[in-house]
Amino acid sequence: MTCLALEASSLVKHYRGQNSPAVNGIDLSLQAGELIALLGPNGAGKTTTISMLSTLMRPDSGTLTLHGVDALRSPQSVRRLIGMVPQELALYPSLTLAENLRFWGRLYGLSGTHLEQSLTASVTMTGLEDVTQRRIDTFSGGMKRRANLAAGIIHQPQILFLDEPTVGIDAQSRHQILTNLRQLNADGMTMVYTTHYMEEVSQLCQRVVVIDEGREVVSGAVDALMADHPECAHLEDLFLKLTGKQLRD
Ligand SMILES: Nc1ncnc2c1ncn2[C@@H]1O[C@H](COP(=O)(O)OP(=O)(O)OP(=O)(O)O)[C@@H](O)[C@H]1O
Repeated sequence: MTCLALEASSLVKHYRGQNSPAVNGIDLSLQAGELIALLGPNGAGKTTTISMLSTLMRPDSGTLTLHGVDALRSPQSVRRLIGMVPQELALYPSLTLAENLRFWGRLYGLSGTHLEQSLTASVTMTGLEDVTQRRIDTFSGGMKRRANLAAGIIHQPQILFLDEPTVGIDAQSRHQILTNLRQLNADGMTMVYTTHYMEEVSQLCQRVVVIDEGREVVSGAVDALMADHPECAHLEDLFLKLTGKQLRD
């Protein structure tokens, strides 16, 4: 029997003071090595979903299994498997890149030679090997995003969650990040990522899950979804048709 990398069922999260749940019954399954995009208009519930999938936030109800382990009952035992690249930078601006990465590496239990080798691998992968001794607050926006990715992969997680990893950066850094994600995925890393950029999705993802108002609207392979809707010339048109909304406000 093959074990799924991720299996989530009926996830619900209702923030206090809000009229309706941010996430209202999301189901999701990923085979090991799959790369999927979680899409939805602003406020659809993407960040809340990815926060629950990565065990950062506990759902009000539902189940979550990562590589066969009940992640709600034993979050500590699955955290080593998980990498997170959050929308907000997870880096200390006054520390150098190497200091930041050592901090994250140690949190994941790395030390000594293994930590230094992992640091080298993550900065090489993200093209930052020449700037490890520079403080983060001297980096461009694109370099910060790449450093954020380096921090998320320092412990070579099996499942990587990325919340808008390419938002607001220059074309070169975006290209580099997409190339990195493709390489990591080709090497076997399972990935769930959110984005507003449809052209990325067509290039990168095997499957998309579109959510709106905390529920799944549609999911499937990009090609199959487009074939089901021949009236839509682009994924962007399909998205608008399915949700009645633009990807951005
Ligand atoms: N900490 C919070 N407290 C209360 N409400 C919240 C909180 N975080 C998110 N929300 C609300 O929950 C809903 C879903 O938000 P979420 O950030 O998950 O959506 P999103 O799809 O990631 O949006 P965006 O594309 O704008 O990042 C929104 O209505 C948002 O205002």
